[in-house]
Amino acid sequence: MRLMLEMPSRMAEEPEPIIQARGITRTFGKGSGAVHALRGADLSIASGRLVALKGRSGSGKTTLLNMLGSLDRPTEGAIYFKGKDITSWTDRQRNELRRKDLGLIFQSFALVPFMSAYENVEFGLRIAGIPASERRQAAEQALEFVGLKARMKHRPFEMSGGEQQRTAIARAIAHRPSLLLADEPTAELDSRMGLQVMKVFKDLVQGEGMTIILTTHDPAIMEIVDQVFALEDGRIVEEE
Ligand SMILES: Nc1ncnc2c1ncn2[C@@H]1O[C@H](COP(=O)(O)OP(=O)(O)OP(=O)(O)O)[C@@H](O)[C@H]1O
Repeated sequence: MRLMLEMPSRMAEEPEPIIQARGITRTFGKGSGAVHALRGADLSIASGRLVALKGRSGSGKTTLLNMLGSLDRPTEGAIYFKGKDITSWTDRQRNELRRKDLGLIFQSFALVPFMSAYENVEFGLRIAGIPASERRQAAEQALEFVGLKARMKHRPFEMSGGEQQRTAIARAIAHRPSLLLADEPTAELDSRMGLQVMKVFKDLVQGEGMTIILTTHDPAIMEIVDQVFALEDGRIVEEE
């Protein structure tokens, strides 16, 4: 399956950043109760990479991922998606960006329990505004890509954790986003299933040119990815 047929092949050795964060702060609450979740985070991620954000619990990983996914706005600073400052965009423009260009995956899969794998993916496409005539093929291709075509009639409780997470990945990629964001996508999986999920991510990056940013605590996953950013107290402190 070719998910990104329309994307130009990467020619330059140093690909353009798909997303950049500049001086991001995010403060929750006010006064003495204020929590400074991000305190000036800077980040630049090249297109076509598999990237991990690591850091202790509370270091700001999820908060930063939410900013990159335009689910939340920074208190200060700017996020650039393909060179455009999306922080200044209206909610409508940001919704459009999420529907078209971004895919989101959460730790807990967030599948609809009474829907089959196919229906979950198809439902995601409906929400993304994909016309009915295109949904079946797109949903089946995405499920095939994650190795679940044979199980697409199964509902979440009839699948393993790894299969459920791969269904969530299929849902997140079926509309062909250029950037996939995943918050601790392997945290609830055993190591074998976690590796299956990472293999799907590698295939998406290498075969389809997608960019993937995930958060993780798992050293085994940091070994697999192309680049690791470490967060400490709301700032990026190192890059490997
Ligand atoms: N909506 C919120 N309101 C108040 N404080 C928040 C909110 N969201 C996050 N925080 C706080 O901001 C800080 C950073 O949280 P965040 O969830 O980004 O950390 P994390 O690195 O993802 O942690 P974990 O690894 O445990 O998921 C924490 O102190 C958290 O309690």
